[in-house]
Amino acid sequence: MTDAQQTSFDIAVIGGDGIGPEVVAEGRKVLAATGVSVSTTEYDLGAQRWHRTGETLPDSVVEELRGHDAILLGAIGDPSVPSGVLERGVLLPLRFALDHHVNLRPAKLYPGVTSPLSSEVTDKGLDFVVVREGTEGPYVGNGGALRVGTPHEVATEVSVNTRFGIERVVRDAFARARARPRRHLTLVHKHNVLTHAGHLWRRTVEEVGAEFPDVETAYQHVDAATIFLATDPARFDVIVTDNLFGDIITDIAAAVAGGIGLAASGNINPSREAPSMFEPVHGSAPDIAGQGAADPTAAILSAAMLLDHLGRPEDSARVEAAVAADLAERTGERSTSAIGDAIAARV
Ligand SMILES: NC(=O)c1ccc[n+]([C@@H]2O[C@H](COP(=O)([O-])OP(=O)(O)OC[C@H]3O[C@@H](n4cnc5c(N)ncnc54)[C@H](O)[C@@H]3O)[C@@H](O)[C@H]2O)c1
Ligand SMILES: CC(C)[C@H](C(=O)O)[C@@H](O)C(=O)O
Ligand SMILES: [Mg+2]
Repeated sequence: MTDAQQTSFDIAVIGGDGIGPEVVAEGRKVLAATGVSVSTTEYDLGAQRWHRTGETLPDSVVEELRGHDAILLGAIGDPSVPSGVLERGVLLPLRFALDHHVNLRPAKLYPGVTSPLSSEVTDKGLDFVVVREGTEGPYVGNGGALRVGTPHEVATEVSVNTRFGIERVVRDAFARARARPRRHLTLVHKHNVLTHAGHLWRRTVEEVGAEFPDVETAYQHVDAATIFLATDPARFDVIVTDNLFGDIITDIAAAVAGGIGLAASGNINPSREAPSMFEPVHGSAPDIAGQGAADPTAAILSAAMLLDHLGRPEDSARVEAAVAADLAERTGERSTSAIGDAIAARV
């Protein structure tokens, strides 16, 4: 969607539910502070629209979103709506329709940030990125329920794994590993039990890995990976994994890197045939919504990832540096907007 000469950008903003609009407002504030020429269009998607109109994601909105350079999203999901209606009706259709197959989730412990892990562990380093497949796995909605509500009810949720889908995300992950100093890639799966999908992932990593002889590869079953994320995260550089394992391990990754309020993500379509979408890893946090208590840092770092994706790495680095400086000096409680103001001022 963008080219090297492009100097102004058209961003779609979806605040969504709960703390989503609160944190996205701070992301916009910081984007504005960079001086990059950005025009924004807000899209009202989420619980309020559903209550008002019964709509989740009209096709016309998807078509409009396609015309933007990128999307900044807060969070989708609200306790006033049956579980899954918005997640399956708004968020996942966006990721699928725009072919966001690379769900990029960095985990980095910034100086001054407290991790629940001991300093003995974190001193060895905590700076890795999870490349989560974003369009397949058990997320595709392949399943159903029989004899619902009876003692004989059966439910299936079948994970779909295609060679095409795995190969493209694995190749992307290898390229990211090659661009990092350590050049190390870990496949996380569960091929001892999920043998059909697991062996396809493993073979694909072996085959694509032959094109990247300078990248060292490792494998970890997902259950063991959770142990190492909590005891020895320094062993990870780039992790590639499927959609569901990636969802779960990136919440653990966020927790060990200082908390879910700091974890950013990008739903990337590397072909640039459709806009990529940047959002915090966290959800709508109904327990703290409306209180100005949410940490907007994840949304602000997601805006930094957006700038990088749009070919503005220097502006992205300025935002990240402002966040790092703010994190290094954090003491006591501050409101969502006070954190946004402080970071915007540093930018
Ligand atoms: N990408 C998304 O839009 C997304 C991601 C995760 C969950 N969800 C949805 O959000 C809703 C709530 O989900 P959940 O409670 O499982 O997860 P959650 O991430 O919303 O909240 C988990 C915990 O983390 C805290 N938290 C989250 N973000 C925070 C922030 N920025 N600052 C401080 N604390 C923060 C919450 O207060 C809560 O205690 C559900 O409907 C879920 O489906 C959406
Ligand atoms: C809300 C849900 C659909 C989503 C996911 O599972 O991908 C969320 O947990 C996330 O991590 O972005
Ligand atoms: Mg999640």
